Amino acid sequence: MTVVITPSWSNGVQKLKVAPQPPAPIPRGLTPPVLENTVHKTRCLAQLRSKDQDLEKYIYLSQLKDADHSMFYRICLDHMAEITPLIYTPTVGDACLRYSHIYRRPEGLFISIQDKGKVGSILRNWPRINDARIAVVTDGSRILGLGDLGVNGMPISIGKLSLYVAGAGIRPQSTVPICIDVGTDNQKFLDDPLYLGLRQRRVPQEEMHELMEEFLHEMSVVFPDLLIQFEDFSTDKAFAFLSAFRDKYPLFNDDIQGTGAVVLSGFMNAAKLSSAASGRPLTDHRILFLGAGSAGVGVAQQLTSYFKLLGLSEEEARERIYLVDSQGLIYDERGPMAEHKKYFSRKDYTGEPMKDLVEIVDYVKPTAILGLSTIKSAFNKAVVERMAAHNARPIIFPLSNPVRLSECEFSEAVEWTNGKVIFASGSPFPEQEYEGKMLYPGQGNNMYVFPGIGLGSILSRASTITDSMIEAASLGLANSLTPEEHADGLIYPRISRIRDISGQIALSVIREAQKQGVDRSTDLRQLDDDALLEHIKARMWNPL
Ligand SMILES: O=C([O-])CC(=O)C(=O)O
Ligand SMILES: [Mg+2]
Repeated sequence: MTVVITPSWSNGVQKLKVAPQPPAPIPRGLTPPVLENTVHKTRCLAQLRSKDQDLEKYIYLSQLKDADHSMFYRICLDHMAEITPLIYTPTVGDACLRYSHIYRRPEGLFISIQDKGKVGSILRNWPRINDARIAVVTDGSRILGLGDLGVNGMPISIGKLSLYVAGAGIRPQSTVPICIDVGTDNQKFLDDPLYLGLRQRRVPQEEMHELMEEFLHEMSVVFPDLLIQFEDFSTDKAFAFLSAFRDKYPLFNDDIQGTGAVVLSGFMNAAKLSSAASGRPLTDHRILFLGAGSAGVGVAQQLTSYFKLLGLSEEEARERIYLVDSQGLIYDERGPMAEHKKYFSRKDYTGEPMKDLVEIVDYVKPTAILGLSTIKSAFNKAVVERMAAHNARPIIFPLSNPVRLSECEFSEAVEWTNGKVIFASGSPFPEQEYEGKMLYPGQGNNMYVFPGIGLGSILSRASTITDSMIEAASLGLANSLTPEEHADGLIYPRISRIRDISGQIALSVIREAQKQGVDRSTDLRQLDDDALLEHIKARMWNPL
């Protein structure tokens, strides 16, 4: 039997009910005589599929999660490939854009700049303090590729946490979605009478930093067992907050480290396929990045590990990476540049600024081109054809989200490379048939790793999240492909196996935490790998 009725409004007054609640027994007569779980699942799926618009499906699923979270997660787990794009990227992008219009009930914590000085008392209002293990925190300043969405960024925290539950078996009641409201510079929202956030421009970074210091300190007091995932902070804040706080609290930045780890993993598998076709040594790959924001530079940093793991020095690894921003190829002589771009700035190019991407591709002759630019169609026919001209199997990763900001579509990349492309995108694309063969796009989205990183960090009670733990997650993912997935030419495992994958990643993360001595659950050190994996799986929450 399933519990379906949990009204969140009573007597015209909104009852503060933050989903999920433990199901209350329903007195006889208040549900239909026959409400059997498997049949009800069919009913829910039919209701979902009857809706034309993805945003309507999002709203339906959000209501289902509130009314019957077990059924919601059952459907997620059994139909991962269908449901993920609805509760997460790309539909969650639309949900954020429309959040102030589709809002129905509170689902997380809102901390605003007006709470400065009393953040602890706000946190203590959370109804499940002792259960809290993982918080996803955004300030809405760079939601996906959609820019500053202010408090409308909340659905991104909610969506990521739904994947923690579905993908890694974190208990629903352990998750805490958080949105920090320090204003928004989005004029459209400031003018929108329905906008749910503070109606003011963003406060200066210094003031926000003070709020973050207080917030993180109070979080560690109120929720001593909590891991924090920073999400979709604008580039400057993403780097600044990560480096300011990562040694003090258990936290990581999903866009810098999570995306970096996933792309490193996909790149390792892609480079093998590409080198097998070209005969080029694995150490000879050259990677061109379009986009030098937090995600672009984060991924570039992570990809230096690819070369270092093959035995190259840091300098040799760095030389194999080229960054392009809105002004073209990044090189020292171009003039002043943001701090986070300097490490990859080229010293070996001294000519005129090089802006045209086709020209840059012909100059660099990259084996791989990665897009984190949010410039739709930046990898146009000319660019992709030049990649195909330089490579037997070009690696093309348009990683910007959501779909409509993608640098190129899978069908285009297949056509323009005559089916030779090795492809991964941030948002999902359908598979393509080419000359009688089915070709599968990879999805280089951090959703593959953050659930496992979180699970491993929570179970080992890691005091800090080290770079090597993130790298271990990446290697764990790269090595998780089955022989059948290899045979299909995949570079990422199928998302339907997310629980297995998260288990493997958690194992790698825990082992690395132990090596680094940052684990506080030291009893796990005694378990061999089989026993540890069993322990991890046994701790995963399952819907009915
Ligand atoms: O949310 C996603 O799909 C991936 C991500 O972190 C981003 O694009 O910021
Ligand atoms: Mg993100």
